Amino acid sequence: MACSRPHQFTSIPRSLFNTPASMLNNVLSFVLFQGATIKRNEITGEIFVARVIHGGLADRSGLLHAGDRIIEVNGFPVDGMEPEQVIQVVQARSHGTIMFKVIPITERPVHNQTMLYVRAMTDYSPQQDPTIPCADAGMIFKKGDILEIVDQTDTLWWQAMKLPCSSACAGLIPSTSLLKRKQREFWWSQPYQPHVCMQTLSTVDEEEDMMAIDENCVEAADEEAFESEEDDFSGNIEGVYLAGFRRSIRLCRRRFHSTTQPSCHIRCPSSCNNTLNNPYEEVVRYQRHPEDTHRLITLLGPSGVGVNELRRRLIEMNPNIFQGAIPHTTRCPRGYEESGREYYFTSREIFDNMVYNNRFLEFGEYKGSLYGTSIDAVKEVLNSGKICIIDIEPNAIQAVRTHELRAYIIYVKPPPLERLRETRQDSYITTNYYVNRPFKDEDFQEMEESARKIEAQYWQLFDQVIINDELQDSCVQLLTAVRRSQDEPQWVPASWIRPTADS
Ligand SMILES: Nc1ncnc2c1ncn2[C@@H]1O[C@H](COP(=O)(O)OP(=O)(O)OP(=O)(O)O)[C@@H](O)[C@H]1O
Repeated sequence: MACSRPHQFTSIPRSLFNTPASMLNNVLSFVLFQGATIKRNEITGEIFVARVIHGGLADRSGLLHAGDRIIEVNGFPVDGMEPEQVIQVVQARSHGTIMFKVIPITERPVHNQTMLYVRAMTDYSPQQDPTIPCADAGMIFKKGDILEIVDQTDTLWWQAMKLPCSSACAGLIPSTSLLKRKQREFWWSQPYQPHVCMQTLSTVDEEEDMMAIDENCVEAADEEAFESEEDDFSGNIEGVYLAGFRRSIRLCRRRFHSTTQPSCHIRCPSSCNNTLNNPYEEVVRYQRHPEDTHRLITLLGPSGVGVNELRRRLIEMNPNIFQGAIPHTTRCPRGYEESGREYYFTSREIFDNMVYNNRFLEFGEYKGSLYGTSIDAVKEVLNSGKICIIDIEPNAIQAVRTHELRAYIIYVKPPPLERLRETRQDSYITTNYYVNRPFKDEDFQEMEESARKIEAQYWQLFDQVIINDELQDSCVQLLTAVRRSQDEPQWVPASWIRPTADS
């Protein structure tokens, strides 16, 4: 390759510029050479290298740089040509070398190459984005993917690699500001509909409907069973009381008010909390130090999928290692109950005060009493050296994703319908009006629908997904995931490691 700057005659092997035929139909003013895009100055007609793709052939050759002006290709002057015509000149030579005459840019942009890793909070497909300079240079990604941003020189189009790395070559992705703009434009172009946040969980009104159906089905719902409501599951294993499985706390959570929820009821997209609203979340690799408290294990899933069953089995496996958090309630203690064992029994005033001070991860009301899981109850377990396992409603995810609790989120997903029918033949569901009744097909369909909504909104925040098909397999997967969360490096929000004012 010849190289004599400032008027440089560069030759690069033919294979470097093997442009896909589809590019020739590209009407955009940017066209992809192998590993570089070019653009035309619409006033002067000059052709420039728009960007060199990180890790691509042009980048590795070290001969082309963003801003270089291309004078000739294979001896043909290219000034005034459309980028597509330049590509045709390149392609006209089917073998051998391709010669470029280039005027290098005088001041190359300085690459402040800082390592930046982000979690994609949205899906992106370059093929469906008419504004991308070159769709073939774009990179498709899905919610939850971890991306390494390798070039932020351009304020609109960054270059990134998807981890784990399968290609040496980066792809174009929209920058944060561009993607936010696209999301806003897309949102405003949609006909009015309640914001997705509002669609994720059944609202109290929907709950009332569900209850109405239940009432019709079972006129004589066993009220007595509900009066003795607390004995759904509780027990004493190796001297440790398994708290947090009482029916009332589980039922009240269906009518639950998350500490993070209220803003989601407004139509404006900016009303969603920060993480869900940002297209990318900066992340860092985090490995828990053996002397640090354990990460909080948080299970969630559609009602009836088996979250409590899995949680209970894990704690039963080794109650000296795993423990749930003891909930708070304003209900009066029964004769046999002790504060700090089944519940922390508190006055309404204290409970309200805790709500006011954001001390609850989630709370709700059931039969006139308040129930909630407090941050302090979780910390008490963690500070004792145990691994705290709780289950939450999806819209409490943000409340546990803090630098204080460093929650590892496990989503329990229902298997396909036919597997639900097979595996749940001898299982029982507890609804607002039933204690342990056999599953019906409607329950499975509702579970699937609820799973779809949860996944649509929160998938990107899940550290692990367990499909609860065969119970034994799920237990093993859960145990493995819990071990991994504590002992292996994980991607976590950068704000946990470099806390900011609002983290
Ligand atoms: N993999 C499975 N195979 C068969 N039965 C299961 C499986 N997982 C859970 N179950 C059973 O399904 C029923 C509902 O499970 P569980 O009470 O854990 O649901 P949940 O997700 O906690 O629901 P909710 O939040 O409404 O209480 C229980 O009878 C449980 O034993």
